[in-house]
Amino acid sequence: MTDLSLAAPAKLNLFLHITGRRSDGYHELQTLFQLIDYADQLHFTARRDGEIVLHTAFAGVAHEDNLIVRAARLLQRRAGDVPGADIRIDKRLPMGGGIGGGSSNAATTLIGLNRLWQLGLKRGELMQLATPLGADIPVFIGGQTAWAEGIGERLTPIETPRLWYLILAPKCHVSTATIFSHKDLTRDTRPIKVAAFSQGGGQNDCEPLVRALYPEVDNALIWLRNFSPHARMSGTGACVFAPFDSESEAHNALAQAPPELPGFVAKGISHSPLFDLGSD
Ligand SMILES: C[C@@](CO)(OP(=O)(O)O)[C@H](O)COP(=O)(O)OP(=O)(O)OC[C@H]1O[C@@H](n2ccc(N)nc2=O)[C@H](O)[C@@H]1O
Ligand SMILES: Nc1ncnc2c1ncn2[C@@H]1O[C@H](COP(=O)(O)OP(=O)(O)O)[C@@H](O)[C@H]1O
Repeated sequence: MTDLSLAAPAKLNLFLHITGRRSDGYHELQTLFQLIDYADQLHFTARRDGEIVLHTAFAGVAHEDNLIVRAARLLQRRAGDVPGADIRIDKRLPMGGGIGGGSSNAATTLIGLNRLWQLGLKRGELMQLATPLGADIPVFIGGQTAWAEGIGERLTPIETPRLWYLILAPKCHVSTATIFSHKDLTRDTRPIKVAAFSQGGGQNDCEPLVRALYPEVDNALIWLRNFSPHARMSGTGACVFAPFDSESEAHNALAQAPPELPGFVAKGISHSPLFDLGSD
């Protein structure tokens, strides 16, 4: 019997500027993490023997490399003697899609096991613990749509217009590490203020490079721009998205998508279900 089931929602990067590079190789960036109501679902059950077992197999990802298992072990190391956990996941989010599936799974695991094991760690402590595992994890632990700086971990919650999004997942896998280490990546965008973004400024600095390397992403953006001039890539891709005022407009566009462009429609949300679970 499952003790706890929790969602792990996706994010869209409404814009993504790379403003510099730190001496450890990580990039300084500015982005707006828009949370959406499209999610994986994780199920946690306590064990008695201290083991962490993920029962759902992932193609191409070994058990110990899975961010769910790595997050659970991180918390276990921090907490010491814990009962262990059986974990299952209903996976919906495309992997390597730039919508943060792995990071969100890790965040939900930390919040879930913190509760299941009654550790009482604060949200800020979980965020700090998680940042070395993935720069994208803190925003999911926070559970709020946020403006982000630093390497993506310095977060300021922000209200965004209530919009629906059509997200398309071109059938290619883009490695974040490959894009961030590419010689042709733009790394010197000047920092902007929130007001400049609100007035329509901002772009995704990874987009030109990913479009040049992956024709599937290029074609997806060309197709989506028939419906919206604001279509953009999320993160380092491969997913692209466009905003719509209504759910029906987004579904109408999705219905016309060619077979090589699977996708889904999601609502932008200011708070995820995890927001109510962390303690500050
Ligand atoms: C680009 C973004 C934008 O939201 O999203 P995705 O496309 O991955 O979803 C994130 O910054 C990705 O965050 P995340 O996927 O957690 O990155 P990590 O696991 O920490 O790092 C993956 C790789 O990207 C590089 N990296 C990551 C973040 C950052 N600010 N600078 C970097 O140079 C790291 O050096 C590493 O080689
Ligand atoms: N639980 C997980 N969910 C998704 N991907 C994972 C997971 N654990 C490890 N990975 C690895 O992390 C990579 C990036 O995954 P994901 O977070 O979905 O994409 P992105 O970082 O582009 O948003 C995957 O290609 C996969 O190899």
